[in-house]
Amino acid sequence: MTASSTVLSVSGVSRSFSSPVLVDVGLELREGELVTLVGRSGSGKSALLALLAGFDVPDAGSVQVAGLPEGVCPPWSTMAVLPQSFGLLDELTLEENVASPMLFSGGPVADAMARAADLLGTLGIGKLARRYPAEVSIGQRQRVALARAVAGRPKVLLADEPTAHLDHATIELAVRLLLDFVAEGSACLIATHDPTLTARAHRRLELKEGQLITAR
Ligand SMILES: Nc1ncnc2c1ncn2[C@@H]1O[C@H](COP(=O)(O)OP(=O)(O)OP(=O)(O)O)[C@@H](O)[C@H]1O
Repeated sequence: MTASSTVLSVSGVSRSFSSPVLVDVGLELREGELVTLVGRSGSGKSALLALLAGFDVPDAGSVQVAGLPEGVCPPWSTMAVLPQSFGLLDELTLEENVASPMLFSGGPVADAMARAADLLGTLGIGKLARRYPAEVSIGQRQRVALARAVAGRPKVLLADEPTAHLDHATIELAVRLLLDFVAEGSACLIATHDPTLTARAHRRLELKEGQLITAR
């Protein structure tokens, strides 16, 4: 892949539940891009992320990730998903949670733990590394989930409201981490209501009445 190649390609995607939620949605995400996805509550942001992650199947259209055959659920090393509920593993410490994508893909333990410590430090929670998720605040858990999502340097990160529980100064840390992450050749699509995050994105998209448009 070249420095500006497409890592996520969506064409003609539609999805209805009791009524149409997504209608003929198209999207291309390229390496190096941080793209935000805004839209009113219930507009379909999470539904779209679920389709892109392979957690749901569109009624029509296609989703292709990093050159994988269509319909193949991408591995964590290719696509990371940061859900609103974080999905941390309660029985692992914070640093073990962050290291887990690298450990699961067979990387050296020392390297994985060093990167985990580095990422937790970058997000201001290095001193909490040995604690368990139940022993920290919701905003601290959210930072752990963000660190874990970028830890394995996936080609694509899909994040659902990743700054919802963070204060302004901590959002700045998160934005810098995300910009550094995409600068290394990944791409990030973030569903968000956060104006700070949206202002710093390379591109802004909006879901409106089922259609994906360029946001102002
Ligand atoms: N599995 C499902 N079954 C039925 N309806 C669903 C399902 N998932 C989503 N919906 C509906 O699709 C619409 C879009 O929901 P979605 O969660 O994608 O919105 P959102 O833009 O992420 O909202 P928010 O900003 O509140 O998180 C809503 O009307 C929701 O009720």
